[in-house]
Order: sequence, then structure tokens, then C-alpha cells
Amino acid sequence: MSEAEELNITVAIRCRGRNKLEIRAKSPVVVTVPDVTGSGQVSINTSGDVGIAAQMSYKTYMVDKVFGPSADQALLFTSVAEPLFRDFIRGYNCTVLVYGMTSTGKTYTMTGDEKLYDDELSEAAGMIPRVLFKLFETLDVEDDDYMVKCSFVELYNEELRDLLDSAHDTALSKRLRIYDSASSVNSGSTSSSRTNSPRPADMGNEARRRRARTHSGGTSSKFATSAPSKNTSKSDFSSSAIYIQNLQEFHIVNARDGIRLLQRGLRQRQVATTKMNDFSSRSHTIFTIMLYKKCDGETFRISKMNLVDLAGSENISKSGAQNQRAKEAGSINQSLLTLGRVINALADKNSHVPFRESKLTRLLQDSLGGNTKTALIATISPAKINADETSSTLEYATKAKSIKNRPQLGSFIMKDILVKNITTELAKIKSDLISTKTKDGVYMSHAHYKELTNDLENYKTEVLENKRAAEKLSTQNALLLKDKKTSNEINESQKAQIEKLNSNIGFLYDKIEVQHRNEQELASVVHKLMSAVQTMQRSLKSYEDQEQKFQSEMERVLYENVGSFKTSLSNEIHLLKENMSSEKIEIESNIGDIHSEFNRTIETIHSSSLEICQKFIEDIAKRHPAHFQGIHDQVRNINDIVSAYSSELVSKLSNISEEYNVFKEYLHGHFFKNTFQEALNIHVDKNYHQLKQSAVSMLNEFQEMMLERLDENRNTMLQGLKIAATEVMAKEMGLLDPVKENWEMALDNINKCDKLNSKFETEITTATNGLHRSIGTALDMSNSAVADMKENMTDLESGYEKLKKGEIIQKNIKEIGFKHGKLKNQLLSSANFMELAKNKFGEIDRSIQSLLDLQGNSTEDVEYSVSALLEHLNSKRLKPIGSSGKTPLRLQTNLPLIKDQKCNNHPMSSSASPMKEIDGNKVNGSPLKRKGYEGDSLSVKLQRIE
Ligand SMILES: Nc1ncnc2c1ncn2[C@@H]1O[C@H](COP(=O)(O)OP(=O)(O)OP(=O)(O)O)[C@@H](O)[C@H]1O
Repeated sequence: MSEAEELNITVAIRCRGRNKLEIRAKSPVVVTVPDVTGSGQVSINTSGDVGIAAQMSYKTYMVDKVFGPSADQALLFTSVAEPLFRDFIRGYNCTVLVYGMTSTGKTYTMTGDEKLYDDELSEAAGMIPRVLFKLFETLDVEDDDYMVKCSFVELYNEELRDLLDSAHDTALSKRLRIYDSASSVNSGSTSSSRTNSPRPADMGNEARRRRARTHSGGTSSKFATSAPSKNTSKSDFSSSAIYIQNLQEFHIVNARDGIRLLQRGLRQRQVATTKMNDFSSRSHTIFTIMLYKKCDGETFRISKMNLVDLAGSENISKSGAQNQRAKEAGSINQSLLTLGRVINALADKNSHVPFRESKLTRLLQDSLGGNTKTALIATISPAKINADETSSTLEYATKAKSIKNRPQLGSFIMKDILVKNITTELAKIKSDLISTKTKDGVYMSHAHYKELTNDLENYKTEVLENKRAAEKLSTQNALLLKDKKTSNEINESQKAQIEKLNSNIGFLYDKIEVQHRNEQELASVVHKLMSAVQTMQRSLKSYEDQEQKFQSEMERVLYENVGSFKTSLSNEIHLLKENMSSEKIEIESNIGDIHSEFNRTIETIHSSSLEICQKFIEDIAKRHPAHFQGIHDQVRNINDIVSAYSSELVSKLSNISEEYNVFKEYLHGHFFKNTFQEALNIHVDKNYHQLKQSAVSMLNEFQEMMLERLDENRNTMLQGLKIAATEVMAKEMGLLDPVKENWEMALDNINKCDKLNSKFETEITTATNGLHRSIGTALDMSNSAVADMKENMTDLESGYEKLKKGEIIQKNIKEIGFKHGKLKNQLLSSANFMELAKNKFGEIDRSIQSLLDLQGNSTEDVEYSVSALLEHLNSKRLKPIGSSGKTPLRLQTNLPLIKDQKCNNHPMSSSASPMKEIDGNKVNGSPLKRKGYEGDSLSVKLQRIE
């Protein structure tokens, strides 16, 4: 096999039979394995179903070897450990690991029965005793120079302990520390992939010394001693990537020495009784056998065999672990979890493998994915009650199968260096022995004494330094306490501020509530306003209806009167013509009739018009002002409400704005800082307690411990602070962001609301003012119109009285009578004229008809029409003929005829038609606008009636 060849880890499964507990629990077997050994296949029924259904839920795993309940210890050794053992003898570093749930037989597999019976091993002896025996058997057969050393270390609660240290668990025991080893100290060694890190300083001198050594002739072959070579692991450990400082290695010369060391170590090992195992191992152990085997004349190859018994993963609820046991289980599970992650990372070929996350994985660094040949034995229980743990163990075992190592031959050491080391150690021990023998008490060599004195001095110095460090820590602690007090005070004030802020927020909520209610009130007022407008529209409509009624009344009167007037005129003309032809013309009576008929008609028109007009005006005078006054009052009311609401709203908004500013200021100025202080405070507290504990323990520890603890504590504190700061930053920012956003959005909304309200207020004020003004104007106009109408009514009355007197008409008629003779000759032409007049009346009739038509649909703008009517009434007052007094408008209809009669003494002889003036001025020129024509309004219609 080439040295750099990749080799998968060998994975074996060992399934024991059901133990008493499982039998008592009547837990069925769910794991299928061969009874002894067979193919590398193991199946587990994950559902717990039985019969055919069970076949469906079997999960199968493939590994290198599977051993069933009947597989004995010897088979395990020959199948798994022996191939590795052979490589170990050849100079490879090898590791055998047992892994599995508690009580599945890890210790049984690795150690088993380690006792000797007549210097022989029992059948139940596990791998370690078997390797020891096999080793010396093999070395004896090879009959070559060698040296064997053993070490036994346990990892308990993440702390390394030397199980072979006679001062184990006492104050004198030296603390073990893990270092990454440098590459081989010997020129003949091969470099490891993980051996580039610098060696610890305390290794430097000896290593340098050795490198400087030149080859010298070898002396010893076997070392017949099992005395400890204290602190020598550093000197001889060359190919492994991991170095344990202060770990003692013991020379052994035969298997029994090794067994004794094993037994000594096992006595020190942490074992406890749990519900699942009477002798449950509470720690991980590594029994290491180091072989220095002669390679050629002057060099020895160093190889190691690590036999690792891992503590069992356990379900605390099942194992019933409490207090110390629970703590142990937690630590065990934690380190096994990291081991699982390391296996996963290696199997997935991740660039980062978390070896440094636990001491266990650091120790196994070279065995997993390194230069070591490794075999993993996963022990499992066949019972259903442990099916979950068994599945998990099988998952890990399968994963581990894909891990590849690059086994390499171990490094070399020069024979003379090896001999010198041993000689020095021997000399030291001999010297101590002699001193002890010659005197009472505890004696030692001068050199050893000197060394111990040096150590003592060093320790004294360390204690002093530690004291100083402790004092410094106390000062820091006092400062931290002071800080804590200040922080607490800040915290209190912060709390008060938060409470205040909360009450402010509550107050704001109340205000918003009030504002909401105001808005609702405003909406109802607007609603009322709308209904008032609708009422007004209805009033206008009734006003329009009245106008229509008035028009139709007017139409009826005009039709009746003008029509009857026209008919009687036509009858008169006809009669006149007949009388003229029969020469019996009684013009006086005719004229008298005309006169009386004319007066009667005018009187009827007048009285009807007067009656309608009076009724209309009274109606308007009665309803209109009161109605407008009501609207006016309502609008004023609305205006007041809106103004009050608006001012209240403005004050509330300014309050909100002010609160927001306070809040913003608080957020910017205090909020984050104080929270940070609070969190910092918690972390400071935490770290303070840690520091306190550390300080107390540190005072009792040696310098290494002290320095390491200090470093660790400082790092923990720094990291804690860093994490706390980051966490707080992230948390605060995370919490603050949505709040800030919400506040900003709320402010935006408030501002928008403010703007909207201001706009609304302006608009409603403008609108109500406009309405107010319009209604005021309309009211004024109505009042003045009513006054004017009343005045016109008076004028109408006086005009009518004058007309009634009919002085001028009487006079003219008399004149006509006197002039009867003279006019006789002209009767014919008069008859013609009358014919013409008849036609003209027809035209007048049509004109009136069209005028009435035009009146029909002129209600577009009632207010305008009313104002136009009033305006018209004001501007179109006419005076009666021969009088300076005012005449009602409608009396002027017949004025042209009378005027002509008065001004021309011979109206009958005149070629100009008396109607011509009417034609030219108003009728014939047809200035009348048709229905629907622009400007068609009541005012125009009234003009035409004139
Ligand atoms: N294959 C086996 N044959 C016979 N007995 C076994 C076998 N496996 C385990 N046992 C017995 O089961 C008991 C528990 O075994 P062991 O202490 O080795 O378990 P473990 O896995 O090391 O447990 P823990 O992790 O708690 O230390 C012991 O009494 C052991 O003798």
C-alpha cells in the first residue's frame, strides 16, 4: 500500500442480545442482524409493526462488517482489531473507536473482562487486553529491539484527565492541555497533513536538541521497566498531529504491565449507575499504546494504537440522569453531537470540518480523515424501545463509512536519543530512590530537588501574578458594579420615560378618537346641508310650478280677452260695412259699443292680471324670504360648526405633531442607547459572575490554568459583549424599523389629513360664503322685488283709476260724434282701415300666441329669472298717457292706437297704419325669440307682452 493512498474507515456494527431491562419491558427485537456475523447488512424496523407490514418499514444499512449477539470477543478482535494491529506493528498509527448508545456494549467491546486468570485472559476480554497480549506475543516472535509505552486519558465534562497519574484528582495532578503537534522532530519522519502548526514553546528546546544530535551507536534493545517517563509524550510524539501536554506515558515490557496500567486507569475512570447501565461510563477514554520499533540499525519507528471507548449517547429521560449525571450526559451528548457533525462534514467533503468545536474531536482529529488507519465499531441494541437511538447510530456509522483517511507510516527517532531519554529518566528515578532509601521521609536527588524548587518558585511567582490579576479583576469588578448601578438608574428613568410615552400614546389615541367623532359629526352636518339644498331645490321647483301656473293663467286671460275682442271687432267691422252699404251708419252707437267693449276688456285684463300678479307676489313674499332666511341660518350654523371643528382639529394635529416630535427625539436620543445599556448590563452581569467564579478558581490553580482561564474569560467576555452588541443592534434595529415606519406613515397620514381638512375647510367656507352671499343677494333682491311690486301695484291702481275716468277717450269720442257728418264720406275708407285693423289684430293675436309659446319653457334658472323679472319690473315702468304718474305695464298694450287717435285728428284718413309703429318697433320686426332660442327668458316674454 502506498503511503498516501486513501482508505475508507472500516465500519462494523455489533448488536448485542436484549438485556434484562429490555426483556422486562417486553420490548420486541426490531433489528435484523446475523446471529454471529455475515454480510455487512443490518436492517431496522422503524415502525414497530409486526408480520408482513413490518417488511414494508424496514430500513437497511450497509457497513463493512456486522456482528450479531452470538459474536464473541475473540471474533471481534480478529475481524476488526487484528488487521489494524498488524499495520500498527508495521509502523502505522491506528485507531479503534467504539460508538453507540449507552448500555449497548462499548466498554464490553473495548475492555471487556480485563482481569487475568492464571496470567491468562478470559473469553470476555475486550480489545485492549487482547491487543496488549498480541503485541508482546508478536514482538517476542520478531525478536527485535523495541520499546512500548502506554498512556490512558479520559475526557470528562470537556476536561482531560490523566487516568494513570498517581496524583489523579488531587491538587498535585497536572493539567492536561491539547496542542497541535508540529511535524516530525526526526529527519526520518514523514510529515502529517495536519502537522504544520508550530509546536508549543515548551517542546522547542528538547526537539532542537534532538535535531542537533548526531547518530551514535545503540545500546539497549528492550526496556525492562514500567516506570513512568514523566512528560515525555512531547519528546517522542512526532507523527501525531495532536499533542497532550503533561500526559504521562509509562514504559511497559510485557502485556501484564499493560493490563495493570489498564486496570489502574479503569479504577480512576468516571463510572456511575444509571437506569440503563449499572456501570455506565461517564467519560470518553483513550488507551494509547506507543511502539518504538527498531527500523534499521540506528533508528526506531514510532507508531501508535489508540483504543477509544466513547461514552454512550443517552436519552436523559430514559437514563433517569439527574444533577451531576444529567450534566455529564449533556456534556457527552454535546461532544458526540460535534463528533457527528465532524463525521458529516468529512463524509460530505466540506472544506471546513469543525474539529475544534470539542476536545473529543480535536483528540480524534488524526483518526478521522487524517493519517491514521481507523476502524469504528458501532454498538446497538436490538430492542424496539431503543429503535430511535439505534437508527441514529446506524445513520452515523453509514456516514462514517465514507470518510477517507490517508494512512502514513509513523516517524523515526534516533536510537541514541531514545536511550538517552530513558537513561536520564532512570537516573532521576534511581537518585530519588537512593535518597529515599538512605533517609527518612521523602527524599530526592539534588537535581530533582532543584527542579522542584524551580517549579515552586515559578508557582509562587504565578500565585503573585494571579493575585495581582485577581486584584485587577476586583477593581474592574467594582467599576463594573458602579457601571451597573448607573445603568440601573438609567434603566429606571428609561422605564419612567417609557411609561410617560405610553400614557402620551394613550392620550393621542383618545384625541384621535375625538377627532374621529368630530369627523362623523361633520359628515352628518354635511348630510344635513345636502338635505337643505334638496329642500331648496324643491322650493325652487314649486316656485317654477307657480310661475308655470301664472303663465298659463296669463295665457288663458289673453286668449279669452284678445280673442273675444278680435271677434267683436270683426263683428263691428262687418256691421259697419253693412250699415255703410245700406247708408244707415250709426257710428256713434258703434263707437260707443267699441268704447264700452274696449273699456270692459281692458278692465277684465287688468283685474285678472292684477289678481294673478298680486297672488303670485303675495305668495313669493310670503314664502321666499322665510325660506331663504332658514337656509341662511342653516348655512351660518354649518359655518360655525365647521370653523369650530377646524380649529379643534388644528389644535389636535399640532398636539399630535408635538407628541411625534417628542417621540422622535426620544427614539433618536435615548431609546437605542438605553436598551443597549440594559442588554450590556445583563451581559456584564453574566460575565461578572463568570469572572467571579473564574477568579476564585483561578486563585487555586497554577499559572497555565490561570493564563488559559484569563484568555478564555477575556475572549468569552469580548465575544459575549460582541454578540450582545450585535444581537442588541440587530434586535433593536429590527424592532425599531417597523415602529419607525409606522410612525412615519402615521405622520404622513396625519399631515395628509391635516391638508385634506384644511382644504375641506377652505372649500366649505368658500362654498358656504358664496351660498351665503348668493342667498343674501337673492333675499335682498326678493325684498326689493316685493317692495317694487307693491309699489307697482299702487301705480297700477292709480293708473287704472285714471283710465277709469277716461277723460281723453270720452273727449275724443265726443269729438268723433261731432265730426260724424264730416266723416261720413270717409266711412268707406274707414271700413277698409278697420279691415286692416282686423288683420293687424290677427297679427297681434299671433304675436301673443308666439309670445305665450316662448313663455312655456323658460325655467332654467329660476333665480336668474326672478331677478330678471324684478329688474325688469323696476326698469320698465311706463307712464299713462297724459299723466306723469306710473302706469301698470300691461295697460300699455293698447296705447299706440289711442296715441295715434290723439295725435292725428284724422287717423282714418292717414295712409300710415296706426299699427305700423307697433310693427316697426316690436311686432312686425319680429324681435321675438322663438322657443328654445338663446336668451329666451321670462324678462323677454314680459317685454313682449308690453
Ligand atoms: N455483546 C455482549 N455480550 C454480552 N454482554 C454484553 C454485550 N454487550 C454488552 N453486554 C453487557 O451489557 C452491559 C452494558 O454494557 P457496557 O457497559 O459495555 O455498555 P456501554 O455501551 O459501555 O454503556 P455506557 O455507554 O453507559 O458506558 C454490561 O453488563 C455488558 O457486560
